[in-house]
Amino acid sequence: MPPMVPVPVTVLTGFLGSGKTTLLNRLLRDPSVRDTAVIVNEFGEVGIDHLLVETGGEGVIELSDGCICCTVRGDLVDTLADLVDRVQTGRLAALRRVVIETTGLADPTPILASLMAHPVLVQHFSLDAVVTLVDAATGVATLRERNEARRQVACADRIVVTKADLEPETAELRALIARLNPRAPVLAVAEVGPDALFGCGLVDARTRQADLSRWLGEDLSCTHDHAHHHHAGSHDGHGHAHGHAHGGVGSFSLQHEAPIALADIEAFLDLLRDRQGSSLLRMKAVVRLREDEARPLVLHGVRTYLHPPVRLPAWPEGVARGSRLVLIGDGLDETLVRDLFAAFTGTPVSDAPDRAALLDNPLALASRGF
Ligand SMILES: Nc1nc2c(ncn2[C@@H]2O[C@H](COP(=O)(O)OP(=O)(O)OP(=O)(O)O)[C@@H](O)[C@H]2O)c(=O)[nH]1
Repeated sequence: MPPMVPVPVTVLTGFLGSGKTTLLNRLLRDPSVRDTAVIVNEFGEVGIDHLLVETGGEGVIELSDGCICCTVRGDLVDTLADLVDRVQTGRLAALRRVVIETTGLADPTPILASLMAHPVLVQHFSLDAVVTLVDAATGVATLRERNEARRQVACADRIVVTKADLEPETAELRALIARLNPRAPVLAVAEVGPDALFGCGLVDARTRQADLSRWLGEDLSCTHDHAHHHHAGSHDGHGHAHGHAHGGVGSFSLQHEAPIALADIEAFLDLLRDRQGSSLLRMKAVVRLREDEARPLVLHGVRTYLHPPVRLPAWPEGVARGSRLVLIGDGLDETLVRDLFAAFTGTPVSDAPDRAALLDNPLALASRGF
């Protein structure tokens, strides 16, 4: 049986779309980062991240039904306990570290509490650090508007600013971060390698303990509203949809099996941003393109910013070749978004303008509140 040296755990957090998966993928390619278990949790009922985290399957554990910080908290404990079991029974090589990639809406404090207060887990795992990503392009607006984002920054041991290549980090963003967390070093993502993130240790273990008790004292349970709503089936008739509400934030997915023309998906996204941009927080999509069905198109939107699309070389094994879009927003009008999507994917929906009518007059949905 391997000696009981606690395995360091890094909690990688940051608001929706801040670049967690991108950074993790880059770090995991470094040979020094072998024997790392990655626990991925995402918000939205149709898991897309597990398609995009490149560890070759075995190491990725997706907790798909909610956030680690709230509904999946029990599962996080079970997952970590299962890792211990797999290592002890020789089914998994001894782990050097665990990385938990939280959802962009996770409040990290309950996760820290699970790790630091659980009588069995503390024997096997030790919290290495909380690393919080802040997106330079949308960070100021996000930190102003979203309590989850502020809490993520407040409890970080390391802060990593991403996307400064898109928009240079402003003094305003620096000041906001410093006000929320004057202790944690702030690094630019370009200068971050495994050494800067792993094994960096807590900023101050004593302060963290104090902070943690203060945060938990404030709010022992998750700050979010745990309401879940289920739909019997999606409006487009292409599979099951399960909405997930997180405070005022909700998510739903759109699915379509048949290939979609690039021009149609572009037109859909243009109208989506135009009509629902102020409610949109995040969009992730894997699209089966009519022009090239073998290579799925991956799209990422963060608020109204649409990142350059990426083509995967092939569909990952065991994954159905259909398009999936996950939308996360605060006050998104699901019915209208579904109607719009149906119009561009040629799925008939009664009572909604069709594709031709929308292209002819994009305001055709205006009368319905778009
Ligand atoms: N230009 C630029 N794009 C970036 C950078 N980091 C991430 N991105 C892009 O931002 C988009 C979102 O990145 P992800 O890594 O999926 O973000 P995430 O934090 O994992 O997103 P969630 O899982 O929704 O919380 C993708 O299109 C990335 O390619 C960066 O430093 N510069």
